[in-house]
Amino acid sequence: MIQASTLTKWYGPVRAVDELTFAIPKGEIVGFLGPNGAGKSTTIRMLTGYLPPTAGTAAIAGHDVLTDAAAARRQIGYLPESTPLYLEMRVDEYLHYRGRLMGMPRKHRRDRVSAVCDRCGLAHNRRRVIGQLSKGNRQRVGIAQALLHEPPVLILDEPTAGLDPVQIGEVRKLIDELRGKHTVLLSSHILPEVEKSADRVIIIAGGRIVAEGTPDELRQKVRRGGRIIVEAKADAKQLEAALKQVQHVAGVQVEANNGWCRSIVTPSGDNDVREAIGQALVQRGYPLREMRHETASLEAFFVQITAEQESGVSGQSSVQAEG
Ligand SMILES: Nc1ncnc2c1ncn2[C@@H]1O[C@H](COP(=O)(O)OP(=O)(O)OP(=O)(O)O)[C@@H](O)[C@H]1O
Repeated sequence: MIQASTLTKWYGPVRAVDELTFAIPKGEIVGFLGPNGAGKSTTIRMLTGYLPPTAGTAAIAGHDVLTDAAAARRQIGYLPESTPLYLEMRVDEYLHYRGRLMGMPRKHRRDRVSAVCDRCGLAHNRRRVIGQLSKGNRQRVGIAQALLHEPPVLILDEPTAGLDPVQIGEVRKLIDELRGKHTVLLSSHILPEVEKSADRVIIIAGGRIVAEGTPDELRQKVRRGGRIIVEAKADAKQLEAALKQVQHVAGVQVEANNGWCRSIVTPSGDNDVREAIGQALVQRGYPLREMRHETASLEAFFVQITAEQESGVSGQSSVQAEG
């Protein structure tokens, strides 16, 4: 339903989006995540036809966003990062105005304005002036205008930015209700906000995809990494040497405390080194008090991979979750 192929955007010397390729099938809700400046808004503006790509192509429901722009746009409901609402207008006036701009006939427009007000929890506020609404309700108006022409694709740029936790929960609930009826691309720089709603997450940093998968796949990826905490009774130096000899151990830190040593072991890649550590300790006769696998949260994983990408440590494919 949404297809991007080697989509690239340069702003003068700045490469904001770098050969982005992804496909979002019909009915899927996809979280588009990345830190500030990652290239999310630029990508979204190219997908919605507001910004021409420097290279690459994008298509919505098979319509190229450049060569078949009008047809592509008809398929999309778009909530920009800052919705250009007319603050002096009443909610229903504004929605009628948007419907007129889209060429909707009056009767159909009336039905659709009522339907989106109901859908977005605005029925009791539809005669209120937009400028007097809370930020959360203004965001509902933005989503209502995006839904007005019943587009199969919804593109929401940071829909929860600037909202309080209660309002974030309400917007999330609204997005959940769109499940199955629309294909949704939802951008955010905060992982927990999209983790619950999204069927799949695409994480970008520096204009490139650095990880992609369902939230569960990404969580599994995190579980396979992590560190092993080992507490054993041994001489610190000897223990460190023994642990370093274990296959697939990339790093060891040992701290001695009252005859016991607490070690933090970092495995290389996805390797599970616990069994080999156990054997190494038994062979040397070191009493073991504790061994546990400490995993990072998905949030920490997100922070780590986006930071790595920005400092040029990680390659693009190294953190792709298996599909
Ligand atoms: N009009 C512009 N001219 C020059 N550089 C730009 C322009 N718009 C964005 N950029 C740069 O392109 C990069 C990507 O910006 P973009 O706004 O797409 O990121 P983002 O992920 O949406 O970030 P944010 O969450 O802060 O909006 C950044 O380095 C930004 O400074």
